[in-house]
Amino acid sequence: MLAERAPEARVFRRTLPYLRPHRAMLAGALLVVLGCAAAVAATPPLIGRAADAIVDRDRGALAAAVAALAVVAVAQIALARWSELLLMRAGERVVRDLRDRSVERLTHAPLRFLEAHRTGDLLRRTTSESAELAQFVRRDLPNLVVITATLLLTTATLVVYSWLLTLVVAVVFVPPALLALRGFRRGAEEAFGGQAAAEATVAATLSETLTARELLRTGGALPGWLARARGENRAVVAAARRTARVEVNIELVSLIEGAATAVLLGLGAWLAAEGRLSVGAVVVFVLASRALFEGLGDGSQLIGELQLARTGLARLVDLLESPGGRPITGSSGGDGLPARGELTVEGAAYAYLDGTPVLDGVDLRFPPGDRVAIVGPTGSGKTTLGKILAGLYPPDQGRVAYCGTDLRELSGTALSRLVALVPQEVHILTGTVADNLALVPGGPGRAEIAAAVERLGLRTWIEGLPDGLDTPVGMRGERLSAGERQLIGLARAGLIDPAVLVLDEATADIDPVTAGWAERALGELCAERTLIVIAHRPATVGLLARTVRVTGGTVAEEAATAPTASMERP
Ligand SMILES: Nc1ncnc2c1ncn2[C@@H]1O[C@H](COP(=O)(O)OP(=O)(O)OP(=O)(O)O)[C@@H](O)[C@H]1O
Repeated sequence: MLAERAPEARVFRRTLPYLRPHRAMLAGALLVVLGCAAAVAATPPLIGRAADAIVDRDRGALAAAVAALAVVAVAQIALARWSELLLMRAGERVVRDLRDRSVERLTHAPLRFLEAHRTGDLLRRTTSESAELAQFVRRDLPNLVVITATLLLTTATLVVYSWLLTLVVAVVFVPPALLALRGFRRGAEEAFGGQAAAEATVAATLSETLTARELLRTGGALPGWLARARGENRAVVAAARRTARVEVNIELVSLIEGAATAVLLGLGAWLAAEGRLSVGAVVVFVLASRALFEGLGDGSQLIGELQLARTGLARLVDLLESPGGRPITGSSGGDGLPARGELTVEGAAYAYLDGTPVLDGVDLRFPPGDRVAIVGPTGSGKTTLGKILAGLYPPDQGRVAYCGTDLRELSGTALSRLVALVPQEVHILTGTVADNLALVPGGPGRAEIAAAVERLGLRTWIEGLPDGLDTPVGMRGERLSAGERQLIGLARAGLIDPAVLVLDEATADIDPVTAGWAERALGELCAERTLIVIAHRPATVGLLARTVRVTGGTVAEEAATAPTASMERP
């Protein structure tokens, strides 16, 4: 389970493996950044030389200094632009890579893992947090190089021009500036981390508001939900205020910088008057010391930005490294497995939460062509059993096997060809009926879809739709009734032609006409195939050959029921 605030220990080191594939490009870009920092550091000594040339009325030296300044300025602009381009490209590549990895992680993650997290939280980790890493590459990493290089080069410049003034800066001004920065850093960790977590909570709630809109409007839960959302929103504002308060500390550094400039100017003027320092050296000193304080100020800003990046990166790396993100499917293509065969469950146990098993010690056999109803009270674990049978939930103990092969060994495609699940809530994507029917392995064409519809006796239903197979289903299928969604699920199963079909019957009321179509399609589908129906309607139970009852996490066979003609094999 991923924590809202991911562990941040050694997060930058944990990020390095994701940057490694792009190290050549990053190293090149950072080298250019270093050149740019050197050009910046060379500016004060050149201005100082120009100042001395003016004082000495040396035109030649002035012209040389001005020409050198122009060259340095042009080089600085060119290098800055070049490094920007390189870093942008490197950042985009890193993000592309990470998005690919995140999508792969999420699509392979066990359902238990996905269900345990709020959609908004996972979305934020894969989008905003990936962008955070791009920012880190594009902005924070070069800033780190520039600031470190500037601090080193300007300190060297200061020592070379006047060790006495350097001592004053180092003893009188640097310690209070460092103290202010330390205060900022301490507050920043809490404030920036808290702000990122509060924003993630709001994003997760917004996303849930959209998915739960019907419940919120009809279920009377809206006032409570709005109060909760307002509370979370207030928490974001409070967190942002805390961040702003912490940032005020940076102003302290600016204050110290101003005082240092004034003192250095006075002291420098006195030393120059005494003839112990040239005017140029004083100019260099004032400019370099300003650069030093600016470097310290930028450094403190950077600490805040790195903190934000650290929080985001920790959440992203947490997702990429999570054990819950390990793929559930194997690699076997199922070659050699017969198209029809026996499905067995051996000692299967499953728990959503540690220590509270929903199913325990389940043993079942489904010979080829079996037709079984699974019944039991609400919440007894029927749907869970259906997902275990279809290989969607690998059992915590025991196994589910097709002709002796554990479903975990099969690749996703091989598994879905052998065992298909039509869930209670058939998942529909925005698009047309045909688009949704094509969402099966192999991506069937129009002719195959039409043939399957015909075979399952669904042609009349399709022809009754405004545009037949091209009828738009609305956002996530909102224009379809619960029964029609199950018809789409059944038609998808017909296109897959699986050995075992697990149908989790819709609990919502289905009108008699749609129920008739569903029953007919099911009758066609169960030919030679194993059919396991999680039956919510007594009428369905009567149509199947045997009944398995789920109670208290265990299963038991019930007395045989005589199947009616409509579900008999043709
Ligand atoms: N994603 C989940 N996370 C935690 N617990 C879950 C989850 N899904 C189901 N459960 C719990 O597992 C138990 C079995 O649920 P399941 O949906 O399998 O029952 P069911 O027999 O199919 O119920 P129904 O007849 O209402 O569809 C229930 O107590 C339910 O609360």
